[in-house]
Amino acid sequence: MKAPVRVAVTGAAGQIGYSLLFRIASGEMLGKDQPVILQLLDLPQAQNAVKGVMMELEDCAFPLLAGMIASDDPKVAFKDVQVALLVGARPRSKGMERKDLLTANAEIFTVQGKALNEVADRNVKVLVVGNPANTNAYIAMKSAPDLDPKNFTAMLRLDHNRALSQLAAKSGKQVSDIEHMLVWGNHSPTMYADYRFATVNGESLKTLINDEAWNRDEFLPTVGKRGAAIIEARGLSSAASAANAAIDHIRDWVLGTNGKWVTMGIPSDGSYGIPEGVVYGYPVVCENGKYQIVQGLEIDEFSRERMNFTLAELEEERAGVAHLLG
Ligand SMILES: NC(=O)c1ccc[n+]([C@@H]2O[C@H](COP(=O)([O-])OP(=O)(O)OC[C@H]3O[C@@H](n4cnc5c(N)ncnc54)[C@H](O)[C@@H]3O)[C@@H](O)[C@H]2O)c1
Ligand SMILES: O=C(O)C[C@H](O)C(=O)O
Repeated sequence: MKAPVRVAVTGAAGQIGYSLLFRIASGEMLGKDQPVILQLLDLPQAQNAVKGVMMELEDCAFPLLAGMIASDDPKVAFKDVQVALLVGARPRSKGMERKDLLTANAEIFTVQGKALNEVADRNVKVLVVGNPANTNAYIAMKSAPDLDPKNFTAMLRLDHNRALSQLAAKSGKQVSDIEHMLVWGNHSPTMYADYRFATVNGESLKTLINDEAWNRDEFLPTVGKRGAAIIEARGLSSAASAANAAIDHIRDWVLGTNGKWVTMGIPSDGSYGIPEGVVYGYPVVCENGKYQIVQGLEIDEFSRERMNFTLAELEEERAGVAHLLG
C-alpha cells in the first residue's frame, strides 16, 4: 500500500468542491492505488456545509480515503499538503467592478500563498481554479518565495477541453483522436485556442476543417465565452466540467501525459516572447511529475496578435494587484 498523499481543497463547500471531492477520493485524480487524505478549507460560515460533505464522503466508504480534516485556517488545511487545489474565491457580485474582484481575491490568494509557503510540503503542486485564475496563481506564487514558482499553476484545462469538443463536432472526429491542440494565455474570453498544429490520426485538423472564418467568427468566440453561456443556461457557473478539468490537470501533471500535449497555465520562462513570470496558458507535456513547454511552434501574425491581446489583459491584471505584493 502506498503512503497517502495529502490533498488540500479550498472552497470545499462550494459547487465545484461537491463535484471534485468524491472523484479525488475514488482515485480518479492520483490513481486507483493511491490513498489520499483530504484537507478541506472554507470560510467559518461554511464549516457546517463542509461537515455535511464530509459525512457524505464517509458514506461512500471509499477504500482510498485515508483521512479528512476541515478548517477555516489555511495553515491547518495546508499542513504538509502535496497537492493544493485552490478553488474557493470571491465571485463577482452586483455592483462590483472587475478591479474590486481582483483586489478581494488578491487578499485571499496572498494569505493562502503565505500559508503554503509556511506549512505545505516543499514540492507541493498548486492548481488555482478560483477566478481570475491566472492572476490569483501569480499572487499565490509571489506570496510563497520559498517554494518553486514552477509549482504554481492556473487552470486552462477547461478551455482546452471545451476547444477539443468543439473541434470534434466540427470535424466529425472523436475527441480522443485529436492531438496537439493548445490554448494560449488567460482563462478569460481573450484566451486563444490554437488548432494550427492539431492532428487527427496524423492528418492536419486545420486542413480537414479548412474554414478560417469559422475559426475566427465561431470557434474562438464559442470557446472564449463558454463560461458565460453556461451561467446563462444554468443560472450558475460551470461546476462538474470545471472539477473534471481540475482532475485532468493534476492527474496529467502527477502521472504524466505519455507525450500528449495538454494546456496548463504556468509562470512563463520567456518562451514565445511572453514576459517571464506571467502565468500564461502554454502547451506542455508532463513526465515524472514535471511539465515542459512544447517548444519550436511557429507563431504567425494572427496568432501573435491573439497571444499579445490575452497577454495585455494579464499585464493589466498584474498591474492592478502590484501594490499588494510589495
Ligand atoms: N478556471 C476555471 O476554468 C474555472 C471554471 C469554473 C469556475 N471557476 C471559478 O471557481 C471558483 C469557485 O466556483 P464555485 O462554483 O465552486 O463557487 P461557489 O460560490 O459555489 O463556492 C465557492 C466556495 O469558496 C468558499 N470561499 C470563499 N472565499 C474563501 C476563502 N477565502 N477561503 C476558502 N474558501 C473560500 C465559499 O465559502 C464557497 O464555499 C469561482 O471563482 C469560479 O469563478 C473557475
Ligand atoms: O466563466 C466563468 O465565470 C466561470 C468559469 O471561469 C468558466 O469558464 O466556466
